[in-house]
Formats: sequence, structure tokens, C-alpha cells
Amino acid sequence: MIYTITLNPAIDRTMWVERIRDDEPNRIVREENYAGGKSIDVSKVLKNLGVESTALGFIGGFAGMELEGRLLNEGIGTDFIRVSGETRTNIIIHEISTGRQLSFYAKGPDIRPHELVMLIEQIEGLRDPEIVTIGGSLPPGLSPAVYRRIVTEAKKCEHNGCKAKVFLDVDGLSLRSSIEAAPDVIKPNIYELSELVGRELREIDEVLAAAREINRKGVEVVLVSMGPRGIVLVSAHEEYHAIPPQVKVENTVGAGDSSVAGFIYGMVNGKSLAECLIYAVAAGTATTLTEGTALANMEDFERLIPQITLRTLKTS
Ligand SMILES: Nc1ncnc2c1ncn2[C@@H]1O[C@H](COP(=O)(O)OP(=O)(O)OP(=O)(O)O)[C@@H](O)[C@H]1O
Ligand SMILES: O=P(O)(O)OC[C@@]1(O)O[C@H](CO)[C@@H](O)[C@@H]1O
Repeated sequence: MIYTITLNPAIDRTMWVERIRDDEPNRIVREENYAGGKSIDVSKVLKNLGVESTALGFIGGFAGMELEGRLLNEGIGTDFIRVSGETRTNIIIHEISTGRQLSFYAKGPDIRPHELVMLIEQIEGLRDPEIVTIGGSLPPGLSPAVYRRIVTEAKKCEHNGCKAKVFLDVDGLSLRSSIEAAPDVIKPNIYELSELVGRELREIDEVLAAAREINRKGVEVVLVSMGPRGIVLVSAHEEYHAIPPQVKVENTVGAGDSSVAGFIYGMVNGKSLAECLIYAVAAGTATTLTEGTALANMEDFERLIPQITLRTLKTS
């Protein structure tokens, strides 16, 4: 089973207005609610690609029930820890006349110590986990050390006698402190990796050097996403750069999460690292073609795969 862990899920309340005016009421012409949060997005894209997963994390209150109900309706398995606070609602506004997108991310509910312990116990007891993916911001009440502990516990879990593969997609202090626990795969974007290594990265050579530093610290695969410039993969023996075609971008929310899902899709289908990377780029770019905060679908994903350019930088 694949488990996705989102500590701070959200309802993504997405609204469309013709033009944002600051001097008069803005009339909303369309509005949609989506179940959101980084690893929840991974579960949603995996579902679109025909792969089952179970979404874990904290939910609470009416918004939490709405989120769970939406996932249920989409046929996604869930096993959330219910908390006393209310799941957050993020606001995303699309200005139709310009294509501009404004996002306002709420902090999320306070997570109480006993609620955290319930999650850790759940992770310790995960049944048959093949892949565990962890992503997104920390809700109030939790410190970055929590991610390190979750990675450590997830790495102990076994699937058919093998250790679960642990993916991590977090940023800032959460990423820095979790590297010591050696997640198997991380997917920072270029800015998050720059922050991690403490220098601005622009050119591919600079990205490669930084990713190698992290690989040497025990992270088996480092995926660095760079928006329209695609993704660089660094592992001990292989290095690649996969580049998407030019597309008309509708929305970039969840593109990175979709890349994680595309990579996992490759892994569960027994593909090579290079093929997994191509899938990661195809899934990320497929999400940019969708409206609102909708995510990659199978049709766009399959259509994009042959359009991805793969540069092999190192094999041994
Ligand atoms: N403008 C774009 N054109 C084509 N593909 C894109 C574009 N932006 C993103 N993508 C695709 O999505 C992948 C991930 O995007 P990005 O590097 O922006 O991730 P991210 O910063 O983690 O995203 P987010 O935090 O918004 O989910 C890219 O590698 C690429 O395949
Ligand atoms: O605040 P976080 O946890 O960093 O990110 C939350 C979020 O932006 O991530 C998804 C897109 O990646 C959205 O569904 C959601 O609103």
C-alpha cells in the first residue's frame, strides 16, 4: 500500500473574478472547493493514474469532514486522525482578464501533543507500506523535529520484508532537520534547494552540485524541480535532466505534488529511474494544463510522456 501523509490539509477554496478591483466589491463569477494539501494532492493524482493509496494526517471540524467526504467521493482511501481544531481553508483567486493567480494560505489548526502521538503510533503500525510520502507545511503546535521523527518511523516500516521507500516534499527548517533521517527521495524546487544549501542556484551545474551534496548525506534520490525547466535527478550512479515541452499554463498549484505522484507511478510499475523522472515531469506539466486547482489526468499525462526530453548527465 502507498500511504500519503499531510499534516496540514486544506480546503482549497478557489474563486474566479473578472478583474480584481480595490475600490469596489469584487463579484465572484465561479467558485469551487477542492480537497487540498501536498500529499493529499499526491493521492489524487495517483488515483487519476489508476494507483490506490491511503491518505493520512490530521483533519478537524466541518472543513475536515468536507475534505474527507470529497476524497471519499473521489474513491480515495483515508485514515485521518481527528483533531479538536478546524481544518484550514486556503483561498485561491484567479483573475480571468489577466490569468493572474493570488493564493492565501491559512495557518491551520493547533495540533495538541496527544494528537501528534496518535499519528506517530499510527505510522509505527502501518500495514504493508511500500511507499510513504510526506509533504506540506507544519500546522501550529508542531516543530520541524516532527518531520524527522515521521521519516525515521516510516523508514522502519516493512513491505514484503523490504523497508518502505520514504518520499519527503517539505521546505525550510522541516527539510533541513529531516535530511539527517535520510528520506529515500526528496523533491525540493530550485528555491527550496537554494535555501537548504545556503546559496542561490540558477544554472544546471549549480543545481547538480547542490543535489550531490544532499545525496552524499544519505538521500538516495534528489529531484530538483524547476517549473518550465523540468526536473534534475541526482542519485549515486545516475543523473538526468528531463524537460517538458512548452505548454499553455492554466494553473501551477499542485504541479510539484503531481511530479511526486508521477515518480511514484513509475516506481510501482517497476520502471527505471530515468523513466520515473519522465513520468514526474509529464505529471507536473499535465497539472499545469488544468483549470483552478484541478490536477493531472491520465489523458494529458500519457500524451505528454513522449514529448519530454531526457538528457543523461551520468550513468555508471
Ligand atoms: N510553466 C510550466 N510549464 C511546463 N511545465 C511546468 C511549468 N511549471 C511547472 N511545470 C511542471 O511541474 C513540475 C513541478 O513544478 P515546480 O517546479 O513549479 O514545482 P513546485 O515549485 O514544487 O510546485 P508547487 O509548489 O506549485 O506544487 C515541473 O518540473 C514541470 O514538469
Ligand atoms: O501550505 P502548504 O502545506 O505548504 O501547501 C498547501 C497547498 O498549497 O499545497 C497544495 C498545492 O501544492 C494545495 O492543495 C494547498 O493549498
